[in-house]
Amino acid sequence: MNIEIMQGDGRTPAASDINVVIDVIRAFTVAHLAFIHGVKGIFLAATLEEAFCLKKEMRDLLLAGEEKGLLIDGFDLDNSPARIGRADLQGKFLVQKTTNGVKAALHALDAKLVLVTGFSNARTTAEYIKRNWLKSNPAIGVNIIASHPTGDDDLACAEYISGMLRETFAPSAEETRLRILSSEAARKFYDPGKPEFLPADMEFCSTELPSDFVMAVNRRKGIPFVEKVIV
Ligand SMILES: O=C(O)[C@H](CS(=O)(=O)O)OP(=O)(O)O
Ligand SMILES: [Mg+2]
Repeated sequence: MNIEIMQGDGRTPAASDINVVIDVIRAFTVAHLAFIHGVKGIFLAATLEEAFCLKKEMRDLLLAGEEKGLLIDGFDLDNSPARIGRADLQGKFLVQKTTNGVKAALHALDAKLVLVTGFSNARTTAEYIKRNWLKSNPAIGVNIIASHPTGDDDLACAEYISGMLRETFAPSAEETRLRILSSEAARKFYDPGKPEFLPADMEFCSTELPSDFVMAVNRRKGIPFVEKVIV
């Protein structure tokens, strides 16, 4: 098995069998919770124009995401895992547009399997790869893309997944959780001068939440589309 960890959202990874794109704070933690709360699928939009166009074509879509971490004018939901859990999402479809996670995923579509995850579903994602791909092909290539260009939250999670795939189990879940909470991206959530950023979001982003699915990126209507794959 050849595992490459890379950091940043603007590069196209080298060809590989599997690309795993990580965004812990907050996009793919939001996506994981959205599926747990009944969302049927998530379109990934590169631009605001694309997101609004999709909404015009498919009226029952909810637009979710952020610019500079904040709710976008005309969007239904921001990028908060705590708030997404309070919305009525049963049977709905989302469009996500975010700064790092969505951008990195859109650069990483060229692989046999593309998965996205935060820390909350990292273990399930690693176990899925081991069981369904590594067992039958131990020489497989896996890129793990930590979408934040400089911060440690996604890198910590990428190393956590790599450790599970290699069966070194280092760093541990607890070490990874602490790195997420002390990362640069987590800081604004604890700033009393920024009440729009909820400390509760960091709880969601740093807690493992076992689920029976991984999040795979395929295409629907030609558009990158995240769907649940039951493990
Ligand atoms: O980097 C960003 O601005 C966001 C993170 S957050 O909403 O400010 O937490 O984008 P993301 O793609 O979720 O990393
Ligand atoms: Mg992020």
